[in-house]
Amino acid sequence: MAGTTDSEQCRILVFASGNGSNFQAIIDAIASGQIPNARITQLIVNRGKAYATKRAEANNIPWEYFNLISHGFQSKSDTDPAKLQQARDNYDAALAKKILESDKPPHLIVLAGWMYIFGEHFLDPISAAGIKVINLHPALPGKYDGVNAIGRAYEDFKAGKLEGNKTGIMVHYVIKQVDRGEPLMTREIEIQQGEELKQLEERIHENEHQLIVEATAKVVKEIMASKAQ
Ligand SMILES: Nc1nc2c(c(=O)[nH]1)N[C@@H](CN(C=O)c1ccc(C(=O)N[C@@H](CCC(=O)O)C(=O)O)cc1)CN2
Ligand SMILES: NCC(=O)N[C@@H]1O[C@H](COP(=O)([O-])[O-])[C@@H](O)[C@H]1O
Repeated sequence: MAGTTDSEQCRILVFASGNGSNFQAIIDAIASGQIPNARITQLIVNRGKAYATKRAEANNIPWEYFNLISHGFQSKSDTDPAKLQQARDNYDAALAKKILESDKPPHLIVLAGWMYIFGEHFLDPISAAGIKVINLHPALPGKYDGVNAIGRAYEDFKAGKLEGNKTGIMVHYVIKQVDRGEPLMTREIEIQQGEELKQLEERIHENEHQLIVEATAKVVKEIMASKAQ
């Protein structure tokens, strides 16, 4: 952002696996000043065809493809649980090392549609370095952990089992237990009678684009305040 030197800026590393519309929301919010004193230093994807990479290129943000199988940590034929876990541990450790050995490590990692569960070999060294990790999830705390959260909430709504016909979204700090880290921001979203899943998904994504920006701005402000002390 104009007026701040590189050392005065919060360095953000974004992880994505798909379309990257939330990544784009952060790009746009930094450009507009809605997230001040910050810059995205890099995008990391684990799917080579992720459209998020096109968004990075269009905004001159470096990106890297780093995949569990393509980069040799796991073989497609592996089935032994111990080998699979070792592969994930090695991938996690290599990814953490890559980040920590960069000449300008991030202050903040944002998981914006990152579809891979991190283990302690990633989370522990990143935490030890004082780097915060936040994640966007399309459900309320303690509801619909994991993938396809919107679809599962919608199915419960159709079955009359969704309390108050309400689901929601959250940004939370990332811990080993998936989607169980401390919530940073949440927003309830009521499913309307007669609403189709696609309509709900569109409404949820619109709300996510706002929440991920508000939550990132909040954490950036906290990081910058602590740096100033
Ligand atoms: N340790 C943590 N890692 C991650 C968290 C977290 O809270 N703790 N959040 C996720 C994001 N996420 C939900 O918000 C999520 C993403 C992916 C999965 C999952 O089951 N992944 C599978 C692969 C699925 C696939 O490739 O389609 C896996 O990793 O084996 C669950 C939750 C990001 N990481
Ligand atoms: N469990 C994690 C999860 O489901 N994340 C979800 O992936 C989508 C990414 O969209 P995007 O690629 O357009 O930003 C978002 O809906 C996000 O909440």
